Amino acid sequence: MQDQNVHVIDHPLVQHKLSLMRNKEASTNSFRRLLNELSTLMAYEVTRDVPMQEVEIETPLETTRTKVIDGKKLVFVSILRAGGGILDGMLNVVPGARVGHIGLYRDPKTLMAVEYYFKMPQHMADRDVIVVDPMLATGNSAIAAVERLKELGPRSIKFVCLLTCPEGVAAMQKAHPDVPIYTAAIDRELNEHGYILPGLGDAGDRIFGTK
Ligand SMILES: O=P(O)(O)OC[C@H]1O[C@H](OP(=O)(O)OP(=O)(O)O)[C@H](O)[C@@H]1O
Ligand SMILES: O=c1cc[nH]c(=O)[nH]1
Ligand SMILES: [Mg+2]
Repeated sequence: MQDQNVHVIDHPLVQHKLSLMRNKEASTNSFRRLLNELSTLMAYEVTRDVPMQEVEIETPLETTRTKVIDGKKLVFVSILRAGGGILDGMLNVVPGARVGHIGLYRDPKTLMAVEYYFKMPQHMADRDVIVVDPMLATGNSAIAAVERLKELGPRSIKFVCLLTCPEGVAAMQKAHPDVPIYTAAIDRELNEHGYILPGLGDAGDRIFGTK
């Protein structure tokens, strides 16, 4: 599946690290390190078209005009808990970005997203938002997060995950066709508990070592 609103980042470095993360024998330490590295690589693609501004600087030889990203206009929004793993990797390359958090967990019975926290920078109408969460499974969490963000009217919204599946992509595109999805892979399917197959298991538990 590849249409103009779904970007599968199939660079060999990304795919290699994702394969290592899928291995159930990967330690918490290596899972977290790989997610950090992978997210830094994904940031390269996701920020490809961010607005730039011209500034004047002095090189050791003369004054020149050159371009920089206005990091303050970019907001990374992390869906807790697991989004923190991608957030850290992205901040490695855009350290000036603003950061928002949405706390969501999936009700294990209904698989609906339950919100427990919401904190955004001010003046969201002037900002470009990149929402991050390693997993887009049923899509319920991502859809709920984007719905909440749209209430604040940001200039643009993108969604970045590590892994998704056809069901998650379809749900997200139906609810938010204007939000591009960036992912390292679209896996085969969801199981009856809403887990991605073959997947990598529970991302939050693997990042934080909670199981
Ligand atoms: O597309 P969905 O079906 O909504 O599933 C994806 C969500 O599930 C995971 O979070 P989880 O609810 O396990 O919370 P956690 O990050 O606190 O572990 C994951 O990080 C996503 O937020
Ligand atoms: O496979 C899945 C689905 C939802 N959340 C996860 O962490 N993993
Ligand atoms: Mg979890």
